[in-house]
Amino acid sequence: MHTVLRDKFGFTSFQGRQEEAIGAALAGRDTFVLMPTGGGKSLCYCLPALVKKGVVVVISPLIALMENQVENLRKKDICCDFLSSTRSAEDRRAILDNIQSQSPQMRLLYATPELLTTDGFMLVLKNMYKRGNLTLFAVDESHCISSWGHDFRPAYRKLSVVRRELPQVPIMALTATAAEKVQDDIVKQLRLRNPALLVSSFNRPNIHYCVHYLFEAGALDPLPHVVALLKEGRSQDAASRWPCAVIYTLKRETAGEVAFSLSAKGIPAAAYHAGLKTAERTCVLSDWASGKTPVVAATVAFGMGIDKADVRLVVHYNLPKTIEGFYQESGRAGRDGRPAKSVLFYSRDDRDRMDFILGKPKKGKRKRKQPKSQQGNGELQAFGQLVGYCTARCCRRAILLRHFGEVLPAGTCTGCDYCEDPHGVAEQLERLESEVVIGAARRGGRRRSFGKADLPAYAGGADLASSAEDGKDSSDAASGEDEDDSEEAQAAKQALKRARTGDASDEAVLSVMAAAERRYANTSQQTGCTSNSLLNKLRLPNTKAAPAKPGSAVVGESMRAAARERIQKALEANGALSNLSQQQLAAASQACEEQCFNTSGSKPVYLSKLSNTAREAAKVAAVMDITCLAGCADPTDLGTTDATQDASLPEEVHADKAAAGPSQGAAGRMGSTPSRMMGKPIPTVALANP
Ligand SMILES: Nc1ncnc2c1ncn2[C@@H]1O[C@H](COP(=O)(O)OP(=O)(O)OP(=O)(O)O)[C@@H](O)[C@H]1O
Repeated sequence: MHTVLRDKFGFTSFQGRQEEAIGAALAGRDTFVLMPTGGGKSLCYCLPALVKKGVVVVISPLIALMENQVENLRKKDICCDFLSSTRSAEDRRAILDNIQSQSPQMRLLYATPELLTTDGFMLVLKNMYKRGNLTLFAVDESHCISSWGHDFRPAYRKLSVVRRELPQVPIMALTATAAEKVQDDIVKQLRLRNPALLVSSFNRPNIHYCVHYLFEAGALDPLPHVVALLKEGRSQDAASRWPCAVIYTLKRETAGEVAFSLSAKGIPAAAYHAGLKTAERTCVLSDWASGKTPVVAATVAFGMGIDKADVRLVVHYNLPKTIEGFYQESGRAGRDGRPAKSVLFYSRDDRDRMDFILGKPKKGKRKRKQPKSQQGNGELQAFGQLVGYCTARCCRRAILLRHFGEVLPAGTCTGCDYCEDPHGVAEQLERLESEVVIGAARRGGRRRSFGKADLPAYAGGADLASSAEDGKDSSDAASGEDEDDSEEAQAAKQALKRARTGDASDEAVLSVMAAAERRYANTSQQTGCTSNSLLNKLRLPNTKAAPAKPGSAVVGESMRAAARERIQKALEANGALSNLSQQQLAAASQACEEQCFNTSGSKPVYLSKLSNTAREAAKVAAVMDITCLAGCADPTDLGTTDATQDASLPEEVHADKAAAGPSQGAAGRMGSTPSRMMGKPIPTVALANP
C-alpha cells in the first residue's frame, strides 16, 4: 500500500482516515467515508484499484467530475475510463470489451447512477462478477442518495440494486457533507453490511467564519463590502495580487452584475452559471484556475469537483438554503491549509425572500415519492438551521460542527467573528431586531411588506416572482419529483421505458443518463433556472382567478388558495391560538390573505406580503393580533356572525386573554384596546366566499 502511495500517487503518507478506508476495502468490507472537502477521498478507492485484481466501479454524479478524475489518473499512467453519452460508439464498445474480458486492464471505470441501474449495464456487471473481476463499488458524493441531504438525486436511490444483484462486492460510500440523519440514510439505502464507519472531523481550522449583517437603515448592497474584502486580501498578499475568491449568488443575473461591477472597479472577475455556454464556462474555469481571473461570481452551478487549493475567500452574497450547502461551498476556501475566509451576508430581506421561496407549497409533490417524514416544510426547517447559524449568539464554528454531530470544546475556535467580538455581534443582532420593530411602527403598525424599492438586491418585482418560482422549481427538480414536459424529458422517459423493458440499447441507456445529468446540472444545482414549464403555467393569468379589484394583484385562485392554506397552517401551529376552532382559523387566514391581495399592486408584492403575513401569523400573541395582521382596526370588521359564532368558548379563555393585557404586537399599535375584547366573545369570522 505504501509503495503504491509513494510510487503512483507521490505521497509520503496517508492523511485523515485514508489508510483505514483502503484497508477495509481491501479486506472486502463495506465502508462509509466522511471526510471534509479536499480531504483526499478519491485516494480511498483509487489505491485499492491498483492493489487488487479486477475493476473498481466509481459512481459519480457528473460527467465533468468523471472526466476530470480520469484525466488526472491517466497522467499517473493509471488505466481508467468513463462511460457517458459524450463517448463515441467505438469508445464505448472498447470499454465494454475491456471490462468484460477475462483479465481486464482497466483499473477504474466511472459511471453515473442512471447508467449503473439499467438492465443492460447490470448484465455487463454480472458478467464481470461471475469472473471475479469486480473489486469495489465506490459511491462518490453519496449524500445524493438521501432526500434529507441537499443534492438529492433520485437515481442514487436505485443503487441498492448493486447489493441485491452483486452481493459479494464491497461498497464504499464517500461524502464530504452529511449530517447524522443523512449518514444513516446512506448506510440504509445502500444496504451496507457492518460497514467501517470512518468519519473525520468536519472542522476546517484554517477557515475564518464571519456573518456580515446588512441593515435596513444602512446600505443593503453587499458589493462595497465585497470590494473591501478583496482589497484587504490584496494588501495581505506580498505580491499584491487579488486573492483567489468565489462569490456565490442566488441568481445568475446577480452573478453577472457582481462580476461586471467588480471588473468595472479594476478587479479581474468573471461570472459562472449554468446559463452560460459550455465553452464559456470552460474558459471562465481555466482562467480562474490559472489565476488570470482570480475572482468568480457564481451560482451553485460552480460546484462539485472544483479543486483549487489557494482559494482565500468564499463569499455568500445571498443566503444559501442549507447548512450543508453552506459548509460545502465555504469549504472550497483554504484547501491548501493556509488561512482563508468565509463571509456570509445576512439581511432580513434576503431571509424573507428565501423563506418565501421555500415556504411555497410544491404542487403535486405529495402524490409521489416524498417520504412522509419530509412532507411539509422540511426545506424551511433546513433553512431555519442556516438562519440559526447567522443569528445565534454563539461561536459559528461550534454551530457548524454541532450540525454535523460534532462538539467543539469551548475556547478552541480557531477564528470566527463571534469569538473575536461577542458583544459586537450581539449588538448588531439587537440592531437588526430593533429595526424590524421600528420599521413596523413607522409603517403605522402594519407589518413590513416588500415593494420594489425594498428589494435592492433584485432588479425588480418580476424578478422576485421568478426567483420564488425558481426556488420551487429547483427544489422540485432536486427531489426528482417535477413533471418536466420538455422534449428532452419526454425522449428520456421513452428511452428509460425501452431500457426497462429489456430493449436496452447503448443509445437508450446513454440518452437516459445524459438527460438525467443535464437536468441535474441545470436545475438541481441552478437556483436561477427559469425554463420549467410549471413556472410558465404559474405565470399565465389564471382564468379562474377572482375578479381583480382596483389596484390588486393578478394572482391565480390556486395561488391564493395555497396562500390561505399557508397562513392557516402558521396560525394552527401557533400555540397562543390553540383555543380557536378550525373555522375561525380558516376565516382569519382568509381575511389575512385578502388583505395581502387587496393591498398589492403586483404579484411580487403580493408574494412578499404573503411571506411576511405567514411569518407573523406564527408569532401573533392573541386573536387581536390576527385582526390587526389582517388590517382591521376592529375585530368585527372581519365579519362576526351570530350564525357561525363560537360563543361556547370557555370563560377562562376570555379571562386569560384579558389577564394577558394589551398585546405586544399589532393590536396596541393599531390603537385597539384590549377592553374592546373583554367581555365579548372572541369573534368568529365569517367566510367571505362561502
Ligand atoms: N495522502 C495524501 N497526502 C497528500 N496529499 C493528498 C493525499 N491524499 C490526497 N491528497 C491531495 O488532496 C487533494 C484533495 O484530494 P481529493 O480531490 O481526493 O479530495 P476530496 O476529498 O475528494 O475533495 P472533494 O470533496 O472536494 O471532492 C488533492 O490535491 C490530492 O492530491
